[in-house]
Amino acid sequence: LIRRHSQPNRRHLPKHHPRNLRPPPARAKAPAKFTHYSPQARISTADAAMPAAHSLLHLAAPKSVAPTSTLSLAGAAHLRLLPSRRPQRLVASCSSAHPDLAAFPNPNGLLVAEPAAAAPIDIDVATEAELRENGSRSTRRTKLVCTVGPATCGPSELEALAVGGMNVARLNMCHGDREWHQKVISSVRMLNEEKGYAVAVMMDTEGSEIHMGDLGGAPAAKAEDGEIWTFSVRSFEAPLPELTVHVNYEGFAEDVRVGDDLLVDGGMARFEVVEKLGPDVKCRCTDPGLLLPRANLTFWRDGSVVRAKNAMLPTITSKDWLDIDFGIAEGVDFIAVSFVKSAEVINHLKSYIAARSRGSDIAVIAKIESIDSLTNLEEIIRASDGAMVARGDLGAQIPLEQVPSIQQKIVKLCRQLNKPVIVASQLLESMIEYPIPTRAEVADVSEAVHQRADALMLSGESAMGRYPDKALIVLSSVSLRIERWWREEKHHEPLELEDVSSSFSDKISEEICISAAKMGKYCCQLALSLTWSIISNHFDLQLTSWKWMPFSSTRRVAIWPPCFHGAALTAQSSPSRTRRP
Ligand SMILES: Nc1ncnc2c1ncn2[C@@H]1O[C@H](COP(=O)(O)OP(=O)(O)OP(=O)(O)O)[C@@H](O)[C@H]1O
Ligand SMILES: CC(=O)C(=O)O
Repeated sequence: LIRRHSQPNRRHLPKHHPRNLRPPPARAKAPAKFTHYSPQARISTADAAMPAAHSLLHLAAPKSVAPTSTLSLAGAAHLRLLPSRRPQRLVASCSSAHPDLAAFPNPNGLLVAEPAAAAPIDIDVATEAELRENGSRSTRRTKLVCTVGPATCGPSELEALAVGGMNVARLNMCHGDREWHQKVISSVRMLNEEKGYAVAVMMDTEGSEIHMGDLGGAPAAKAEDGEIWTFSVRSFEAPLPELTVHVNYEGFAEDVRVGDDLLVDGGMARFEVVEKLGPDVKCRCTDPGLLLPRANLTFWRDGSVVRAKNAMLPTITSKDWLDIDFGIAEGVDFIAVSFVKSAEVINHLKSYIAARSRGSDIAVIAKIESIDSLTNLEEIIRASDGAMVARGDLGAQIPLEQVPSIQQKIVKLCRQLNKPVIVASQLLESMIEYPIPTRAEVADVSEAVHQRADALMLSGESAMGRYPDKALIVLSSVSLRIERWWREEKHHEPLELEDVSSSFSDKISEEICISAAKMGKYCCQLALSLTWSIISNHFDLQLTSWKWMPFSSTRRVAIWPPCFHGAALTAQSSPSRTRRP
């Protein structure tokens, strides 16, 4: 079920609002367009005109409509808007069994509003014709995660991202202090509460990454070919001595050897270790490049990343535990754990969250970005609520040419294990500087969508880039296009559904769904809808990879869809509903 946003006048939109980035559409000719952000409206099941009361409702209504006012839909049909417990949400019941509704081809009961009632929207839209043709398939399934940083931390910038389709705001605890993060979380919550968005918050732990210090406040430093730099575990007062950087890992000088290659940010600059002097390591620059504050450091020997004492560093450091306490107190929706090595750490964190916050539904996302996480991939993903292919650090630990196949493997495994997966890092890296992406970047985004990743993530593009809104538009439009292309390709193929269930009880549900899907494809969609409504009433399912599943209206689902591909479903988890095989 859908919450509809009123579309403010262009004049009142924030400066970066996508509608301000392009000329206004020609209103006279434009077909009615609709959008949705979250499954919040509810229709009375008592009404015979609503064949699937749990289903998606595309409702073009002003957001600030008064309770109990009447909304005219599709000519003469009416929806009466009822007061809801959550004031920003629309709760509607159909007041008349209008033939338009009964005759509407989509069994999910999609409604369309008169063109006049719907202001044109450029993002996340479906035309009336598309809705009639495709139903809920007109909407983007691939979710979008944006890292919030200095370029996007203000309320108006965050709103511009929400308008552009951001489903999850990511806070990287490597950067900024807790006060800064707290302000961002408050702004996101405010957007949700006051303006009706459904943006989730993901906190990303720093982990025990080896990285450089802050460069004494300088925004960057340039390393030139042949220069000798000192990498030291000593702390320095700002300004730093010339050609010197601080390294956060105490054991650094012990772990490296003369002759090792030292890579900054996976190769943005490269050094060769030439001498060790106590806590200082002297390195010659062999590939010149820009050093950014807190850039990641890896050292390589004989073609492999060195795993010495650094391999024993804890996944969750003492600082991370404090950040996690902060995240629990702030009620973040996801905690992404960096440099996960095994399933134990995920289980430990889940128990910790459960003990700290009874009934909490904070989801734990495992970031796959190290050799250890690849070694124990399946057990880690099974233990987690989702995974992130963190290609930035992953590409610094394994040869770059292996990253695409590893990404494909992780996405496939997540789909098999029925866990949502985010593909992250450098999707549109050039858009940090330029207003359009490279063709290769568009191809990369397309590939991730084609693999059916549940979500795509912007990092520097949204955190500190010059064009965060445009980058989001690119992700959104490429996702929509590739999803449609894929559907068209699939349309004529026989229906082949991969097994996604991991337990006997899920297998039974899956078989029912597969039968329903086949009926839905070859016979009639109504069967699918009805079958699904029966299933959803009897099983506690969470099938993320299945495109046709409608949203349900539990809180968990209100939060979960931000990270799920398509319409994820979690059946009501009320105590009265027991899980049955
Ligand atoms: N909260 C923040 N405050 C300041 N700068 C930030 C913040 N978040 C992100 N950035 C900037 O955006 C860049 C990209 O963000 P991102 O979260 O990808 O960081 P990262 O340092 O690459 O870490 P990770 O490997 O965990 O992704 C960072 O290098 C940093 O310059
Ligand atoms: C996102 C992240 O942490 C990475 O790509 O390394």
